[in-house]
Amino acid sequence: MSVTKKAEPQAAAVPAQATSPENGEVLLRVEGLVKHFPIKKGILQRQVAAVKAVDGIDFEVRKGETLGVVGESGCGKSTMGRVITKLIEPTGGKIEFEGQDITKLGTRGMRPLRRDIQMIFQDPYGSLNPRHTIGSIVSAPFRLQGVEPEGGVKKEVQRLLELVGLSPEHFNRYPHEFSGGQRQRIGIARALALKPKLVVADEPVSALDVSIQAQVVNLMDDLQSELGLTYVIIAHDLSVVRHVSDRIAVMYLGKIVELADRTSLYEAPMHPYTKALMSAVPVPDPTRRGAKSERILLKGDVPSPISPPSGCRFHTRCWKATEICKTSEPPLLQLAPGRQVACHHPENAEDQAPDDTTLLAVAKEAIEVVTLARTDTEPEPATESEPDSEPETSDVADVTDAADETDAADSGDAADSGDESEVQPSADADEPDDVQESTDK
Ligand SMILES: Nc1ncnc2c1ncn2[C@@H]1O[C@H](COP(=O)(O)OP(=O)(O)OP(=O)(O)O)[C@@H](O)[C@H]1O
Repeated sequence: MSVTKKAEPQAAAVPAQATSPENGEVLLRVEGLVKHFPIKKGILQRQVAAVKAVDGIDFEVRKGETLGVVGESGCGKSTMGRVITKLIEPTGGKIEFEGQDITKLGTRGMRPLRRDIQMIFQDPYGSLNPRHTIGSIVSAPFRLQGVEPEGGVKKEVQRLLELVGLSPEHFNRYPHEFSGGQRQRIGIARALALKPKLVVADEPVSALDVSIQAQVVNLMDDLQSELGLTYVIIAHDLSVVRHVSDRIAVMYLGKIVELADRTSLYEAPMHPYTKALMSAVPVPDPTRRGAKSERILLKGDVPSPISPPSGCRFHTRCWKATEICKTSEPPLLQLAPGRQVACHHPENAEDQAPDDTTLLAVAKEAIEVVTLARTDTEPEPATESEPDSEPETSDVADVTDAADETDAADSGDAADSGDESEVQPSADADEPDDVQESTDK
């Protein structure tokens, strides 16, 4: 991650690559990970189907790196985040942390590892208990783990508050006294209390004002360098992760369709889905004011994860789909150094099924290409309000407008209702009291 990248003009499209721990030691290894949510019916509650939220994914996270995970709403990113932090149990596959197989560890087995694996949640309003003081919230991990920091809990919590840019005086205040950005800082302080090795951040800034987003992302970036953290950052579009990730995994309907280092992904996306997602990210660039860019609008809804399309799951929305895409699932292959792609007809790479050239009927209708004038300016960083002032309103439209249009097609997710009353779990799963019900899904 790099702090200053967002201020640079991005005319050359790709921000400079962060120093990537390319061949670094693997911290987390995931193999064939599956999470299916059963759908039960009748008096006997027999399973009649399953939501295939995560359906066989493999990846590694190396020490000190930031892995960005992107994809449209409902593609399984949050589920993946919850499974790898063991807030929910996987249906299949293997999770290794520092070489230890943690797949089957229960609450007790995971307890010592809770120090090392933490999660930051999307909703800074819903994830802090309004009845608890900031001091109590941030010190919860110490209580749960029975850890007595040097100098005492209060002193350590105050140090953490300072670390995340808040005042130690805020110790006795309550969450409602803080703005969204400040609450997210409190969530970050809580996640960092036990000096974790891996932090999984699920849409950490998407509920925040666009100007505050940059501040929180920069804070996470600074903390990474300072504390040697490893991040998995989940986001629904590429505008957040483009500045901070060393590598990016693109998910579609429970699968990883492309996994590449950031520079390669931005310079030459290989999976058509990545290309479509990338075209939806406005590139703020004052030097190209008024210039035109092409945008691929995917038509149709994301299919249901209950019965995903055969073959390549993206074939029903892909403008390159041929017969093989319908019948045979493309494996995630290394098509270039550091780049894995699951596609029969990738962009910017050798065709994996060159003999199959007849487009499916659906392919001809799959996209609309629109030419847009470029958006120009990056928003001015705003100063966060003091605790007593009004929380900032959430207006992320500037950056995410374009992506949201694509997301507007996402509503066809038959299983979404399952999320509505979900309680946002805490990585300190033993103390659900600090966690509020989330309605942001
Ligand atoms: N507890 C659950 N029970 C049933 N289905 C679920 C549950 N949690 C998630 N799902 C379903 O799994 C699929 C993947 O959801 P998930 O939240 O992981 O996607 P996502 O990519 O993170 O989307 P978003 O960006 O909207 O959070 C969705 O269809 C969702 O409705």
